[in-house]
Amino acid sequence: MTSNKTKIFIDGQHGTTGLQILDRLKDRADIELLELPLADRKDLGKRAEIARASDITVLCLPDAAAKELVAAMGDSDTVVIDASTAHRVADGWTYGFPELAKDQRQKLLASNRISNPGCYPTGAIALLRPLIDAGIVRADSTPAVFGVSGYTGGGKELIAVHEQPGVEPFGLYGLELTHKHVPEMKKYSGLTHAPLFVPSVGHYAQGMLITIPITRDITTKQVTAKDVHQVLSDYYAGETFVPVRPLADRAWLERDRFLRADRLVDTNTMELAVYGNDADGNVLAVASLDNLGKGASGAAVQCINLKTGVDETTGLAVG
Ligand SMILES: NC(=O)C1=CN([C@@H]2O[C@H](COP(=O)(O)OP(=O)(O)OC[C@H]3O[C@@H](n4cnc5c(N)ncnc54)[C@H](OP(=O)(O)O)[C@@H]3O)[C@@H](O)[C@H]2O)C=CC1
Ligand SMILES: CC(=O)N[C@@H](CCC(=O)OP(=O)(O)O)C(=O)O
Repeated sequence: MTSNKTKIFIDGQHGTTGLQILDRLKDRADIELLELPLADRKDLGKRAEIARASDITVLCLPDAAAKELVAAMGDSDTVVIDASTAHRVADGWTYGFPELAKDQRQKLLASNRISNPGCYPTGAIALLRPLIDAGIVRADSTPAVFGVSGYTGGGKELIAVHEQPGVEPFGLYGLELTHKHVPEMKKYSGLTHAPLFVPSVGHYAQGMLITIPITRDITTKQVTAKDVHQVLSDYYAGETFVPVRPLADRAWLERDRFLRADRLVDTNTMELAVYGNDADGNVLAVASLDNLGKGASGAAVQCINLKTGVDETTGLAVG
């Protein structure tokens, strides 16, 4: 008897992102997980064979390993969801961010090559795209994007570093201003010029914040925090995973002052918020998410749900 379960292969299932996807899928009655013996996990021929036999293959691999697997799969009609950076701005791939635009879900439904956003771009694009589409931020401006991530964002290698004593409590990196996330931030925000992006890592495991100043040097006209908040609220109205906090919200601040970077850990939710000082004409837009949730594994499961026709938010059968 053939099963009508969706066959899913997670290539890299023992890594940080892969394990979390596995965890989210392992008890699902509608899914059959295909696995390779541990010893074969880097055997390209066997990986390609099981990937071709699957309905959906999720790549949780370094870029080079993702590219080699995709090449080895040829024109297989298996749906590939790539969590790596390898195909995010590549032709023939659809960006796995259902909330990106009104027609994005249709595009994803029609595509069998899906490239999921990087964790920092998920926040940056979510903030910039609506403001550029609304004509508030100039498409030819250079927004400054600052991000802080927990160390799981750097996968097994960075986790091992942070498990040693003496590691820096907080560090800026990407100071060459050529971080691998810049091309996708530019493309999907609708910018004609690369944004200035500075990431950082804190000595905590999971969760991230992305902040973008919406200052007069990047806007088309004088705007208030209320204007920015309205655009974001309208854009994401009805989107379960992208709630917009009330304008200048203080309710989510720790001790009425501190926005924790780890508040959405283990969820697929990304919260957006807007603060401002109207007297000076300065506005700050903020995104809060889990780098391993909406920034990686949660986003992959959301795309799996979309492709398999179950409820995107619960993974349960619709109707
Ligand atoms: N961590 C995060 O927050 C995010 C990660 N991503 C992306 O997801 C991908 C996976 O990242 P992450 O899970 O953090 O990384 P990890 O280093 O934790 O895991 C990578 C996995 O890939 C396996 N692997 C490495 N080379 C090969 C190969 N040639 N063939 C098969 N398997 C291989 C590793 O196996 P082994 O350990 O045995 O070598 C490991 O299980 C990366 O592209 C990353 O950039 C995307 C968004 C966020
Ligand atoms: C904290 C940390 O090191 N983060 C990673 C990005 C994590 C991520 O989103 O990776 P991909 O774009 O490869 O999918 C980095 O900056 O390289």
